Amino acid sequence: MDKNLYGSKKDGRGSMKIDVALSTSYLKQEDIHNKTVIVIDTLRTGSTIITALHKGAAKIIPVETIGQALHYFHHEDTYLCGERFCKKVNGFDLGSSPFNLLSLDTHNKTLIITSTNGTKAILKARKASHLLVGCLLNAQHCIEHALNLKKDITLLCAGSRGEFALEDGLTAGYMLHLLKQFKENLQLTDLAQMLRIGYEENKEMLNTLVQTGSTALRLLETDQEDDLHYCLQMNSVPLTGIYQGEEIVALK
Ligand SMILES: O=C(O)[C@H](CS(=O)(=O)O)OP(=O)(O)O
Repeated sequence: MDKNLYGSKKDGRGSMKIDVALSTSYLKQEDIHNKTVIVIDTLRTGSTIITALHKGAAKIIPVETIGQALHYFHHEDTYLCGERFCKKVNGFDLGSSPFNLLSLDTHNKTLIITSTNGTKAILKARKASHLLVGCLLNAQHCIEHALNLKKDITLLCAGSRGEFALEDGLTAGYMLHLLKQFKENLQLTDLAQMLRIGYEENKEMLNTLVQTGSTALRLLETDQEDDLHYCLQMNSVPLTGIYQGEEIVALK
């Protein structure tokens, strides 16, 4: 790919700054203000949102609490999706399983989604200039769109219960690797460099490494292995989710 496709210092647009927040606990106001934020939640909310949009869902509305989701209970053409600590919320149509979503007719439907980490991260970053939803399924598409937006970029790893999660860090590392491939003169923070190097040094073992992380182990313990394999299908979905006016829609 031509490294100058998205502009460079030489064309007078200045160099973009790229930073990472390791989990929602580390996210500061300055990471959001006037930035494009990519919320990364590979296991599983990000992958669920991207899969739903790929299957023709009209929009996804992320909410923080189960109570807020129930507010939409009787709305037509709406599915309630949600999990707490990997388990489907009682009475909801779906948990946060992208694999189970594949057999649901989501065409033109609205999904209301609440999850342990992913929806919290999205809502915490919602004041960003642009908020994109990314995961391994759409990593390349997401990065190409983020570069087109021509703002400094924060990669926000949703993590797990406020802590860093390995699969989100490796996804961020892969996105940083792509950024460096697509554009010259980027300013990566030391942390961003570290994650990029971590990915590049281990890319042959990406799937194995993800499966050693605590989220993957929880999915295995709760017999949700199908999700794990599904979410590892790198760049299989050519779209990105963008948060606009309290809902996430497809950016193709
Ligand atoms: O159910 C999931 O996929 C995870 C649960 S856990 O807290 O990481 O165990 O939540 P998510 O909000 O999708 O990261």
